Amino acid sequence: MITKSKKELKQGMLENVMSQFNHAADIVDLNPNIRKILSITNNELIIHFPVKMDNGDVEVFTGYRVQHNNALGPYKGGLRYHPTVDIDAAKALAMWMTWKTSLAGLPYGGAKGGIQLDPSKYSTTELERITRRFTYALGDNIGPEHDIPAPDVNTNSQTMAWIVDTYMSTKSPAERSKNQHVVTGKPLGSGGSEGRDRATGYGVFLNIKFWAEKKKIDLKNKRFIVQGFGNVGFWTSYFLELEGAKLVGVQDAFGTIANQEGIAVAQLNDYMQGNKGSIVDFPNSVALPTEDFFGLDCDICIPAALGNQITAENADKIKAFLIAEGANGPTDVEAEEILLNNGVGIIPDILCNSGGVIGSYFEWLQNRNGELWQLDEVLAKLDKKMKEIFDRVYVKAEERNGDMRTSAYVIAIERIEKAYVQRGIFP
Ligand SMILES: NC(=O)C1=CN([C@@H]2O[C@H](COP(=O)(O)OP(=O)(O)OC[C@H]3O[C@@H](n4cnc5c(N)ncnc54)[C@H](O)[C@@H]3O)[C@@H](O)[C@H]2O)C=CC1
Ligand SMILES: O=C(O)CCC(=O)C(=O)O
Repeated sequence: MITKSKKELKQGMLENVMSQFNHAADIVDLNPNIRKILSITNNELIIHFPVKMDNGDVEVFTGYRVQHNNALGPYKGGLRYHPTVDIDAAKALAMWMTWKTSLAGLPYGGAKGGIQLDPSKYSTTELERITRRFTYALGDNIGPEHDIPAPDVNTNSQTMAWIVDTYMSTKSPAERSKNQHVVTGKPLGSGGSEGRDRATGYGVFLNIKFWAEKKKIDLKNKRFIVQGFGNVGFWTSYFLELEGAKLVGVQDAFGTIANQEGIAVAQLNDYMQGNKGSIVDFPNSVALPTEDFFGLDCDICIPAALGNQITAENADKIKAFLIAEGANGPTDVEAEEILLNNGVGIIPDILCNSGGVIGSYFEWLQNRNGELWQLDEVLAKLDKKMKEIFDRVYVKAEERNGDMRTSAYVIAIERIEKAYVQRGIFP
C-alpha cells in the first residue's frame, strides 16, 4: 500500500492544479477577470446522508460534488469512492476536468465528486443503498443537461446504473426517458455505449503510440510498468500488449509485482478478479516493496491509480523514457521539473486520459439522439479525435520549445477565455 497520508494527497493535488493553471495563465497573459473566475469553483456541495447497513445500524456518509466551471457546457466528471475523497480533492479533480474537456473540444465544463469511504468494507447491497441515497440527496444538482457524472476510482457501470435508476425515479413517467443521459459509463443494457469501458485505456494507449511515432520508436518489446490495475490500468496494458509491448511491473492498492520476462495481461486480470481485486501473489512474478515500483527497469511508466504518486522523493529513480499519465494528477510539480530535466517525456493527464470523457460524450450523444453505435465505430471516432488533440498539443509544445503539459493547458485555457470574451462579458 502506498504510504502517503491523506493530508499529503489532498493538499498536493489542489496546489498542483493551481500551480499548473497559473503557470499557463501567465504564458497566455490570461484576462485577469477570467483568471479570477477560473481560480475558484462555481459550486461546492457537501452532503451528509444516513444509510441503513445490513446489520440494521445507521451510518452517516459524506459525499461531495464540486462544479468548477460551465462556460463551455454542462458540468462533466466522475464520482470516486475512496477514503481520500474530500472537498479539496474534489476541487482539484473538478478543475482538471474543466481543462480536459476544453482541451478535447467538448461542449462540457468540469466537475468531480464522490463519497469518502472504503468500498471494500461494505457489501454490494450496502453500496447500492449508499449510491441511491447519495443520488437522491444530490437531486437536481445533477442532470442530463446540467451536470453529468461518470465512473472514477472504485465506481463502475453498476454504480452508474443505480444512479440513473434512482434519478429517473424522481421524474414523472413522461419525463423519465428524457433523463437517461444524466450519467455516462452505464452498462450496455441501460443506455451505455459500446467502448466506454475501454475508452480511457484505449486513449492512453493511443497517446503512447502517437508519441512513439513522433519519436520514431517501435513499441514492440518495449517494457512498461503500470500503477493501478483497474479500468484504466488494465485496458491500457491490454492495448499495449496487443501492440507487442511487455508488461514488466504492476502495483495496486495491495502490493507490487514484477517480472522482466513479461506478465500476461489477460491472465493477471483473471487472477485479480478471482483474488478480491488484488494482484498479490500472481504466479510467475516476484513481490517487491512498494517504494521500489517507480524505480523498476522499464521504458514506459503508466501511473493509473491516484494523485501525487510521483514526487521529488522518487522522480530521480524513474528509468522510463516516457510517463503516460492515466491517472489524474499523478505527478506533482516538483517531480515534473526533475523529470523534464532528466529528459523524461510526459504525456499529461488532461490529454492522456481524455479518452474516457470523449467516450462519455459519445454515450451522451447517442442517448440524446436515440442512436446506437457499433464498437468499431466508437473506437474509430475516438482514434480520430485523440489524434487531432495529441497533434495540437505536440505541435504547440514544439512551437514553444516547451513541455506538453503547459501546452495542453495553454490550448484549454485559451478556448475558455475565447468563450467569455465572445459573449462580451469581459471585453
Ligand atoms: N475510469 C475512467 O474512465 C477514468 C479514470 N481516470 C483516472 O484513472 C485513475 C484510475 O481510475 P480507474 O482505473 O477508473 O479506477 P479503478 O477503481 O478501476 O482502479 C484503481 C486501481 O488503482 C489501484 N490503487 C488504488 N489505490 C492505490 C494505491 N495507493 N497505490 C497503488 N494502486 C492503487 C487499485 O487497486 C486499482 O487497481 C484515477 O486517477 C482516475 O481519476 C481518468 C480518466 C477517466
Ligand atoms: O467520463 C467522464 O465523464 C469523466 C471521467 C473522469 O472522471 C475523468 O476524466 O477524470
